[in-house]
Amino acid sequence: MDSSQAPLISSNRHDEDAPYDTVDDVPGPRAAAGKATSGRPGVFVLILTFAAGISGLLFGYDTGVISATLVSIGKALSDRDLTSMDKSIITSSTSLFALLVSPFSSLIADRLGRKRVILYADVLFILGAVLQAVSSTVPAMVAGRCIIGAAVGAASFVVPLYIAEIAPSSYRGRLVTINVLFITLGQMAAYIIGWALSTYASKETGWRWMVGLGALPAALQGALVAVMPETPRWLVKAGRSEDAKRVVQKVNGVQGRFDGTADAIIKEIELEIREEDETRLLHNRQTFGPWNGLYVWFELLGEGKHRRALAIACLLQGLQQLSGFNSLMYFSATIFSIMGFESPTLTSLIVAVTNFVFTLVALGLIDKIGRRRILLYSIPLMALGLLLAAGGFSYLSLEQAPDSRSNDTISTYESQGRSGPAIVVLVSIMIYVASYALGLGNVPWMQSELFPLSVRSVGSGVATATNWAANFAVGLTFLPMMDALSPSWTFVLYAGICTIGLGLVWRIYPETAGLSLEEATALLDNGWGVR
Ligand SMILES: O[C@H]1[C@H](O)[C@@H](O)[C@H](O)[C@@H](O)[C@H]1O
Repeated sequence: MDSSQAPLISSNRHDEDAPYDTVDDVPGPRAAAGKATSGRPGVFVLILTFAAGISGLLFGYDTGVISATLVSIGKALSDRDLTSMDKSIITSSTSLFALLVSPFSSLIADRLGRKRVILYADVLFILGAVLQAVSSTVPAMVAGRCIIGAAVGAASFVVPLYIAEIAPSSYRGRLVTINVLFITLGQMAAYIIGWALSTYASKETGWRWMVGLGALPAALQGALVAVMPETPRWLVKAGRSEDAKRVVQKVNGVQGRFDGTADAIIKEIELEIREEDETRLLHNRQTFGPWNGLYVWFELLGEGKHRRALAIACLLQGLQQLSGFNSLMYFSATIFSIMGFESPTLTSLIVAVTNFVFTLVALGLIDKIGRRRILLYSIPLMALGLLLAAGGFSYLSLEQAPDSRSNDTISTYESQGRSGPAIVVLVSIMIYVASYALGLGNVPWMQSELFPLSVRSVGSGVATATNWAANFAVGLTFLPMMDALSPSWTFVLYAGICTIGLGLVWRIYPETAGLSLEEATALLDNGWGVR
């Protein structure tokens, strides 16, 4: 989205590019936003950005750290080696709980406030980290991962919402990609810490520190969020317009002085909320009676353009996960360990570093090349990387025998770390990860620009849940598929998904780069808008 065209506070009263019509003779939010956002962001906004970044960091750290943890646990849980099923459940329980919690977090955020949900998520992050660190059985570890999942699910939905409602308009759009950058930074940190602890710390305690350390950023964020205000929009809704005004003044850097802009913004939010309530009340009475919450779903699914937006957002989020990237994020150390690399955690760092570096590159390219075009270029490269990796695997060893230590059958690729095919697998994985980070790693999170404001939150919530559902499916099925189909065919399968996804993107995803939100959503008015 071209962030400079968004209003300071979400408003569905006005087209974002339409000339502003005044409310009670005071300048409205669009004019106000212009004033409020000129110049560089103030310290207050920078602190908020930093706080949001910590959430992305936690999301990344807690999803990334599992790779090194799985290869370091040894017999520490339930006095035996982990089976493939143990590893799959430990890993995917996080995404399952993120999936369960993310749609509900919007309800809680409306009721208790955005900030409270961030705080609750931090408490869960800390509890989950501690529980994992002290666990001595597989079920206890799974319980810890579930709590972390609930935290990630809540934070991945609420933090972007908090920032979007509080940040000046010209910085709002960029936060989407910056948040992904923080996620990949967290994953890289998890890999580095995972490698360092698995190499230099004691075997018994190293992995416990890995999972336990996630509590620290959460505590830091909890402390930061505690001194931050609730968003103006939520405050107005809760009948605290004076508090809301103070927050807007702080964001605008005019605290304690008279500021007509702040007054205008608060008036506009009040008006918008009144209008929303009135429309909802009217429709609910006519159509749903007591089922108030159904109205927004009716709106989302009842109109063709909303359904098309939802289909595209869910396609992109589903494809992001089903193309298999997180099987590398979660299991690359396991893969490199069964391939016989001497330091699997160090080798797997390549995945996280490549992902981070190319997300950084994507930041610079995404608006120039465009979302659709970057996907059309990068998905074929992903498929190529996957097919090359499949070829490399097929030369490693196709024999599968039961492993005496762990019931795994894929442990037979021992001691081939420096062979030609192993290097081919490594390089192909890098090609795959780099092209993922350029396109699919980022673009699906731009989901909100597809939805008109009236259904933006619920539409983004459903798309986010799709992401976690597909994430869960991949986490749960990757290792069993490696066992049942062989690594080569597993990678061929992901390449097939990429190819189907490419066809769908080509067919139904229009280019939205450089368009205002209004123009972008209008593309879907009478069809898919692909030219
Ligand atoms: O956009 C992010 C990013 O690409 C991460 O590296 C990945 O682990 C997440 O699943 C994804 O949502």
